Parts: sequence; structure tokens; C-alpha cells
Amino acid sequence: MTKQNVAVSDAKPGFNLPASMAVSNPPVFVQKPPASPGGCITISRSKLLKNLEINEPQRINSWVDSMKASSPTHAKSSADLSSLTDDHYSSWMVQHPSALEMFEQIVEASKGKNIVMFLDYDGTLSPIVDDPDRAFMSDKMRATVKKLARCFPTAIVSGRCRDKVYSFVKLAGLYYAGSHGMDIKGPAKGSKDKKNGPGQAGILFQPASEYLPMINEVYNELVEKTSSTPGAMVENNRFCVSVHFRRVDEKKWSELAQQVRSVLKEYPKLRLTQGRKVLEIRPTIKWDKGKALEFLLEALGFANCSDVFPVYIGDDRTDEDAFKMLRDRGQGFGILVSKFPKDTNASYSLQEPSEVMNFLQRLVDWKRLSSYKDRTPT
Ligand SMILES: O=P(O)(O)OC[C@H]1O[C@H](O[C@H]2O[C@H](CO)[C@@H](O)[C@H](O)[C@H]2O)[C@H](O)[C@@H](O)[C@@H]1O
Repeated sequence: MTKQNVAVSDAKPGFNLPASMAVSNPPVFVQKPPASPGGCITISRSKLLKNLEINEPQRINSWVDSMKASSPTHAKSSADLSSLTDDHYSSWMVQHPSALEMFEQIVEASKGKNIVMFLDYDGTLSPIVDDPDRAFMSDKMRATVKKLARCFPTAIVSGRCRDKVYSFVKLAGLYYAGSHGMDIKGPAKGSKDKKNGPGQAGILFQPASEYLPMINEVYNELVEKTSSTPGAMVENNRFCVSVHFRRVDEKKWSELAQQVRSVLKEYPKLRLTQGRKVLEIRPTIKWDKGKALEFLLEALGFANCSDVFPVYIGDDRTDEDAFKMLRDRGQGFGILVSKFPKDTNASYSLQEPSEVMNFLQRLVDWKRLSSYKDRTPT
């Protein structure tokens, strides 16, 4: 019996993860009913609801499967790594070559265009650590990002609360898009006043502001509901909430998924996505890191411009929305930070934050050299 044809999902249209990576409220497949005249498929609401009920355990299993796959270190344990053939890795690297090795080609492609830099935070500028409150970036990385931002408009795009990510990066003059792009702040275009720490004037865009009370409510409920699961940690990211399971025993993941589901099912206006050992709860609005990238390009005066070259560097599933946006626009490219082959819309790869720093430093050196050459009479 085939189980295709009808997919019922409460994922909202416009959510851009590639089908192979989509984890948002996984589709529930129901048996194909007889096709109605004209080839349309009809299904009664009561039958639909019954099927959704029946499939609740399936939904939890699907969440847990996705949780297991959500961290490269889990998916690629040493046993898995040995089975990961050289051929597999090499063919992935052919499709997503190192941005460091391809540096000359990259800057050549950007010639005559305005580079705009978009940087994810966790796993990109700072290494992944067990305690989300201690995910500090190094002083060397901070100094490099500071130089970068003097050369190119630069935005930090994070799932975290904007104030929190600012407290880690501590650099004025940049654009900050927190809560997966639902909280954007930065200097006004052409502004001489580059101070944009909390409380400063400039661009402010918060497309999910009406969800604030709901997010706070859900945060409190999740804190309470998950308190019985050792290691679980709930983080209030202002317009979204993260439930961390990095420190939860794998045997308890199913229990945690059920706790989160029991809260989330009362909130149809919220949806679930996943990051690296984290369940992320956010509004169903059609907004993500890709839309934030587009918004920032417009805010910077690059709407409908062919001479812009956006570069987005990120390590997470949520960064895929931005990689895809760049592919769809046919401008610039994405760089995935990963040591392991992954399905991605990024064009290039870097292995870890230290490589990100080297890449950013090379961009700074290249920009300085090319500006010097432009100023020097021949
Ligand atoms: O968009 P990002 O800046 O990558 O934010 C995504 C999540 O990042 C943080 O969690 C991740 O990093 C933690 C610290 O290294 C790690 O402990 C956790 O397992 C990772 O998922 C942040 O704490 C989350 O709120 C963000 O959603």
C-alpha cells in the first residue's frame, strides 16, 4: 500500500529548507483515498484529524530521529566516520570546495561588485560548547571581524536573542539580526554614527513583535515542563525559544520531545525547527535568515542591484534559508562551516571557526591591497 500522495503538515508555506532537510512539524502521511472526479484528492476533516491523532507517536519518533541527526558529532561517531569513504568525502568536497583553497576564484568573481558579509554566530564565529552561555568568541576573531566590518558592510545573523549575541560580539557599526532574523538592528544607511549597541538609533525591524507575549508564555511553560529532564535547558531568544538537549542523556530525548510537543500543540501559531542539538520554537510567519538577508540588502541600498556580492557564512540548518536565498538570487554565495559532508545549498565549505577567521582575514588583506593598488598611480 503506498503512503504517498497526501502529505498533511502544519509547516507553513514559504519555509525554505530543502525537502531533504526539512524538520519543521514533519509531514504526516495518510493513505491515498480514491481520487475524486477530475483527479483531485479529497479527504474528510474528521478522517484527517483521526489520522493526525494516530500519528502523534510517529511525529515524536520523527522528532527524535531528527534530533539524532542534528549534530554532526552524533551522526559521525568514530564508527560512522570510518565508514565514511574517502570517495564520499572527496565528491562532496568537489561540490563544496574549501573557500580558502578557492579564495582567488572567489575574489575574482566579486570584482566590480560590492561585497556584503553575513556571519552566523554559534559554530561559525565561536566554537560549539556545552554551555550556550559560555559560547565566547576569541579576541582574535573579534579583531578580525572588526577589520572586516571596516572593509565591507557586515551583519551578524543568529538564532540567539539580539542583545545576547551583541554581548558576545561586542562590536559597534555592524548589523545584528537576532532571533533567526526576526529582530534586526543596525546603523541607518550612510549613517556616520556607527554606534549601534542596545539603545542606539538606526534601523530596527521586528516582524514578529506581536508574538512576544506568546513566546514568553511558551518559554515559561517549557521551563516548567522540561524541568524533570536532567540536562535540558530552555533559552529565551526573545522572538523564539531554544530547548537545548546537548547535555540530555540520549535515552531521555524521546521524553523531552514529548514534553516539548505537549506544550507546542497548544500553540498552532508556533512551529518547530532544529539546530545543533537544539529544538527551536518560533512563530509561523514567513520569515527566516534568508528573508533577513534580503531585508538587509535592501536596507543597505542594494535592492535590485546587480553589483552586489553577498557572502553568507553559517554552520546550521537555519542558515540554509540564507544559502538558498543567495542561490535563488544568483548573487554571491554561501559557505557552510562543517567538517562533514552535509546536504547544503552553500557553494563552498570551511571546516571550523578558525578557518572562518583565516578566510575573513584574507578578505581584509585582499581588500586593503586592492584599495592600495587603486590609489597608486601606475
Ligand atoms: O544561528 P546561531 O547563531 O548559530 O544560533 C543557533 C543556536 O545557537 C546556540 O546553540 C548552539 O550553540 C551552543 C553553544 O556553542 C551549543 O551549546 C548548542 O548545542 C548549539 O545548538 C544558541 O544557544 C541557540 O539559542 C541558538 O538557537
